[in-house]
Amino acid sequence: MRLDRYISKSRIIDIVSGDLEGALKELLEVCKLPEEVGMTKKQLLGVLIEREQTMTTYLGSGIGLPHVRIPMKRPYQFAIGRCPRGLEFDGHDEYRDLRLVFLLLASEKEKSYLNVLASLARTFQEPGVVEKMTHSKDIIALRESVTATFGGSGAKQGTKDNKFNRLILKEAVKVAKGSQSSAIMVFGDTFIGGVDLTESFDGMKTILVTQSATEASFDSKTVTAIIPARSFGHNRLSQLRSAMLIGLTRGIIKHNERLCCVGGLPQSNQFDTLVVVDVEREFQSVLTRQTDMLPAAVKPEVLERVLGIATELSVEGREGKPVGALFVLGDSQQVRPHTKQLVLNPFFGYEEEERNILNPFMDETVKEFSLLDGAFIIRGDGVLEAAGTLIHANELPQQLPSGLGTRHAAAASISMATDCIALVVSASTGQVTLFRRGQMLPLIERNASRDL
Ligand SMILES: Nc1ncnc2c1ncn2[C@@H]1O[C@H](COP(=O)(O)OP(=O)(O)OP(=O)(O)O)[C@@H](O)[C@H]1O
Repeated sequence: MRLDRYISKSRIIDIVSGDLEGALKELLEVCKLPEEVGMTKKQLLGVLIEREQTMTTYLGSGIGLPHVRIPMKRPYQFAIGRCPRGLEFDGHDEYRDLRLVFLLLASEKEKSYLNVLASLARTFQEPGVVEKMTHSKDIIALRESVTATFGGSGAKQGTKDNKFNRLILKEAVKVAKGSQSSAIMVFGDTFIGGVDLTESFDGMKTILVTQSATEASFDSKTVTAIIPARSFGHNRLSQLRSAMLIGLTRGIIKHNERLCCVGGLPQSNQFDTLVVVDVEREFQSVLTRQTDMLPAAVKPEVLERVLGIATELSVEGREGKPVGALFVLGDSQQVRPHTKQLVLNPFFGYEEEERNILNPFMDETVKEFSLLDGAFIIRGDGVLEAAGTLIHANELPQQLPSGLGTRHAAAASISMATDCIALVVSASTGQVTLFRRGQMLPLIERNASRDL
């Protein structure tokens, strides 16, 4: 989602105040509150502060994202402030790490609200983006930097244009044509700062796989589609299966396609791997019909988000220790009869929008609750129904590999009993495994992710 259309340079300021309340006041001063809002700026400030007291909008990496929905005709309005010395707020330490505050006023009718928050959070995760904005030498440079970041022209393209990389890309076209592949899939995280795909592959469908994709940052003339998937460890093409899964559920690739994949070691600046894969053969066990991959009630972006969090849990663990988790994603009406709370449900009583997994503020919460025994139950639209839940479904597939314990068995059985996807992060191996209709599909291979 392009956000630059909602960002006006006149609403990008250097904050003078040393505390959050003062900073928000300065940001509201540059905003235009249309009549239909029915509130004064002072009242809106009160709402923002009250909300901050119940739930922080500190996103990490020096970014604050206070946001509020109001009755407003235009969909969004941003005001952005830089605060190089951090801010004070009720003695909380994290606000002292703030460097940029993105105030988002959103129309209460706007349906893409969670997508906007998610898109912002994704942009901030790109290496160097926050530093570039915070270190701009003056307000003019800051304004340029912010608008370039969200408008696309600020994206760095770091492909090393050496002879070997050029040769591999050239050969990829020959291999793709010779093998009758329908698309070339390029793994962009091979390069620090992203891959330069300004030249097309002789008219072939080109799919870019990267963990730091913002929709603004790639040339739609040469790149047919972008698949956001987390890379990890030191493995070549580690994102392959996750990327194929996301591609399938988003309709970017089809089950009968053959893909020519080009990649290398993450961040090595060197392509060194060329493989041809048949989607169907790779996903044989779980893919009976393409439309069947995703349960009817599940939105592709929700699966993508759960997959992202599962991968991060597998790679990073929690507090330096490996953790496991089980996510059950699908028709919660069907799932509920097979569940029982092991502890009081920590999501009970929160607004659905607050506890939607697409909301970037949920990432940390979900990772923290992964320490609880039991499963996460997630509705197809992303709403977290429960955590700390015991799954009890009786059906069990016949051949579950030996060595897999009760968490995997629970995932297999609930995926047989209901129309859902169950994703397991194994605490013992770090493997991330998807279960669908009792069939298992390892997405991150055993031990590939663990650096803990
Ligand atoms: N039926 C279940 N429903 C929900 N969670 C479960 C269920 N069974 C086990 N778990 C969770 O899985 C955890 C690990 O159990 P166990 O070691 O038997 O599973 P596992 O499949 O070997 O997983 P891992 O590879 O993570 O060790 C338990 O502590 C519990 O939190």
